[in-house]
Amino acid sequence: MEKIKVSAVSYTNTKPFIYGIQHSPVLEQIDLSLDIPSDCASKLIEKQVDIGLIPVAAIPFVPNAQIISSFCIGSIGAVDSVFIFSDVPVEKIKTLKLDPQSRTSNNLAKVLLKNHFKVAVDFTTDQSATTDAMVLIGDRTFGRKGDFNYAYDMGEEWMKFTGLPFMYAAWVANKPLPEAFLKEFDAALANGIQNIPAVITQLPANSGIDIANYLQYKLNFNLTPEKLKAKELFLKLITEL
Ligand SMILES: C=C(O[C@@H]1C=C(C(=O)O)C=C[C@H]1O)C(=O)O
Repeated sequence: MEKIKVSAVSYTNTKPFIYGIQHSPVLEQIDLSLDIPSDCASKLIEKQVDIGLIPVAAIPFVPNAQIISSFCIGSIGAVDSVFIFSDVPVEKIKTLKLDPQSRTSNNLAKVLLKNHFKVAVDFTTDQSATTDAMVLIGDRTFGRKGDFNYAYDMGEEWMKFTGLPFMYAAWVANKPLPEAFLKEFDAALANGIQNIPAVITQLPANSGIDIANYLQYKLNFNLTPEKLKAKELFLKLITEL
């Protein structure tokens, strides 16, 4: 049987899922690649893969998108790896550099700056530009908070704005897949989430962040009705930008 191609995020936040997949017979049925989130999205959109752990902001661009798992990358309040880092207080931000690896958090920054902080900001993707502030996500944020005058955790700010948790990335397929496979795949992910303490022991200590606290208490992997509600609201607010 031809293998099912899967693109998952290459950051620490996805290690529990990778652990689950690697400890499951489902591993034999898939061809797994680890990519930055923006590439997970483009691979799924361009049909280079069948399943992607993709930024929720990219879901509307995937033909026949179907969320296929009861797990996601989410947080209930502060996440500790999705930031607006700024030299000035948020109300003084005039220019902001987006993160080329992100799709969700770039849009989340735009949504929060407009609707929550109520500031008009010019955005750039030019990484050599000098700006007041920047979006940064994933492992590259570890240990960076102290490098900036202000660090706004976007999971925390979204919670203040909406009272909701947030879903950054979801497991999405671009075509119908066998029920039995999907069941086994979700069981593998569940097993990874249940074994986060074992995942932690396999990871190198990172001086910039408490990895155990990050994986166990900051990230929240359950795709709950509240997170789906947040996704719907977020996607609607993006269309109004
Ligand atoms: C919590 C995170 O969630 C992520 C943020 C994403 C985005 O902004 O597009 C996509 C996938 C996730 O890795 C993170 O990367 O720190």
